[in-house]
Amino acid sequence: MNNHVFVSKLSLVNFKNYKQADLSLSPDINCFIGENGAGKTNVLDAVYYLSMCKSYLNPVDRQNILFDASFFVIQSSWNKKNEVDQIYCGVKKGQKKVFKKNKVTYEKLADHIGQFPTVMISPYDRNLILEGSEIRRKWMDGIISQFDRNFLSQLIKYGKVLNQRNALLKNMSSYGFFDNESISVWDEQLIECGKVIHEARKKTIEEFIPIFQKYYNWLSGSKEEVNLSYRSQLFDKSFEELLEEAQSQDQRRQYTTVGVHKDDFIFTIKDHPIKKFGSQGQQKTYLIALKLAQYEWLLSRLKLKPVLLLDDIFDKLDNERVERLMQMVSDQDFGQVLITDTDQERIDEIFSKNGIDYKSFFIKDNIIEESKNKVTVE
Ligand SMILES: Nc1ncnc2c1ncn2[C@@H]1O[C@H](COP(=O)(O)OP(=O)(O)OP(=O)(O)O)[C@@H](O)[C@H]1O
Repeated sequence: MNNHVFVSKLSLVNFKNYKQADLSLSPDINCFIGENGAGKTNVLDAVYYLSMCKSYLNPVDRQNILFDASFFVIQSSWNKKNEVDQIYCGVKKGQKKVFKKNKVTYEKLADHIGQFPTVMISPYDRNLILEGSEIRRKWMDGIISQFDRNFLSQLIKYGKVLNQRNALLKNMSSYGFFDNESISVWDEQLIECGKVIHEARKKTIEEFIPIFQKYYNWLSGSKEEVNLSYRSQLFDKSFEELLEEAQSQDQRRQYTTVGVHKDDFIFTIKDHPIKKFGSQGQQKTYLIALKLAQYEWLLSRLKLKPVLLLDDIFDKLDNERVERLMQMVSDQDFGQVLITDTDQERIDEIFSKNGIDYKSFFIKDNIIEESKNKVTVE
């Protein structure tokens, strides 16, 4: 239990569809049951907020305030290594987001990230497959940032330097005069941060791949071969060379065309892009395997079991895959689990089959009703 992180109390005020909600959560499995749009995902998102300082679903903080209200507050008790920490998140329209641990406000939100880890598996993950490279970079960077503070600060710095360099290129273009010396001032910093980012992504993905494949094979019964790879211009040439060669191109386009901001992660099934050649079920299995690998990875780095947030997990998976997943979740490999479903009977059936205890919450009309711990008997 010593590496088990869990939320014991959660209180929401004006968060999305909830005017007020107070919950006591089980350290093990918690099920949130309700119709479509009832607000099940929003509860999981509140827990994600407390972990990562932002919503999983809506990056604009103020849009997570209850319609017509002016602020939201999420308060919570997190148990970790036999200690309890109070985590507070407050968002008020027009003001800076406030995060506190045990009543002390964080100066930098980055200091909080990684302390109370969570992994969300959600239908929105499909954007990782369907959308452009930015979302995949953010996903990988989010994983690394949770345990590598230097990486996070280099990443933030890289973003700032890149913006400055791009602004300078634009500016010079409007004057029709390019001063390479001024640009090279930014290049030095870009190269320094870029190399750290590249090395961290490379190392992480190398270690991540076998874990990911293990989960995919487990979920699919080793039915199909999948892979994951890291694509970066920095594999071909040094960052210095890339920038030098791209000089006239950057001037023409008025932005930086080479660097780790162009990196991507390639998802394949039987050596073909899963986006085009994977079925919906295969894509979902792929995403779940990625996230379970993320879980194991964080556990090995942080020596803490993250809270697992399983949103709408059953959709598009065949019964065999659902069974395997639930078996894994129930096998105590994971710590606290929050799971959503529209179907109480399905939840009952899955857990009772395996003799698993869980706590249910029913959501209707923006009210969360807590039931007693459900003890299933075989
Ligand atoms: N800022 C907000 N203020 C009030 N309500 C909001 C806000 N943002 C989202 N909602 C409401 O939250 C609801 C969606 O909640 P959520 O996504 O948690 O539902 P769900 O129970 O997970 O549904 P599904 O089963 O369809 O996945 C919608 O009714 C939406 O209008």
